[in-house]
Amino acid sequence: MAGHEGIVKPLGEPVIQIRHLGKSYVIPGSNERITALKDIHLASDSEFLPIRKGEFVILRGPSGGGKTSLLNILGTIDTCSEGHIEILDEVIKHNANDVFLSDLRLRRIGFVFQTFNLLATMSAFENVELPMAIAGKLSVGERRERAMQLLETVGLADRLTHLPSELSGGEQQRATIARALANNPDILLLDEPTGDLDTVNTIDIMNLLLKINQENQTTCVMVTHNPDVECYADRLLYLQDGRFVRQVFNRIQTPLFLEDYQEYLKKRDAEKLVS
Ligand SMILES: Nc1ncnc2c1ncn2[C@@H]1O[C@H](COP(=O)(O)OP(=O)(O)OP(=O)(O)O)[C@@H](O)[C@H]1O
Repeated sequence: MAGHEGIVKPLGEPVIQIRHLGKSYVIPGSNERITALKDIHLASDSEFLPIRKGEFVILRGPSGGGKTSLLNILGTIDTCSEGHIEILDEVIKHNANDVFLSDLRLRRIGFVFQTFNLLATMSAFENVELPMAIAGKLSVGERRERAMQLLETVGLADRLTHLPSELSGGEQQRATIARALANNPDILLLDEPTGDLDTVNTIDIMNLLLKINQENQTTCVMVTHNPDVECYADRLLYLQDGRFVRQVFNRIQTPLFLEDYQEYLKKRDAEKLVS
């Protein structure tokens, strides 16, 4: 099995390790449990190696395989039933303290979901400024400057005062990414970030994520059903029936080019019609 050494890009120290993790859900009103994850082990003594600083990992696999369950546990918005995770040297078990977890989330982890989750009554600027106000580390002036910079980075400098309802889907997702970056997280967790977007916006968002990943060394873990964006990852991890079944390392992350991709999609659709 190939190790990280096949990847051309330099990666940092391990930032996510998972040890013998299991997750089951209790079905409300019954004694039954659904097992979503079984003995997930991502560590240096495993075929599935730890996720390292600056790595871009895409989680793939069939529906119901456990991708979102795993992402939610990594993001500490859900807890595991067995085993533990190690995020940035913090060991997190099922009984971790809520205050500790919310502080870890606020300071070190950014989330981007398929549905954009912006606060509807706040402008793009206010949405991006909010996590910094909650963290309380920056002065009002500093956080305003940072919010402006982030919105500029994601190409929304001319949309600062727009409410989410006044932004397109692609623009809302860009604002969500700016908000997720507000407190300069080490790790960005993304659940189907392009799931609601058309081809143009999918490429736009993926190129933006690639830039953030490569320029800031932000570790990205992304769930997607879209095989066409696998080329953006350093590593693909496949989950099926609650287990890792396969991993593939990409030597180089390769962005898609809109015109080539549209041409490819046209050909693919034409071939489907013929067959
Ligand atoms: N809150 C929950 N309560 C009960 N069962 C759940 C819950 N969340 C997920 N499950 C179950 O856990 C299993 C894994 O679900 P999960 O959403 O993690 O898979 P997934 O790979 O993300 O699927 P998809 O690709 O369809 O989003 C499924 O059988 C699902 O029905």
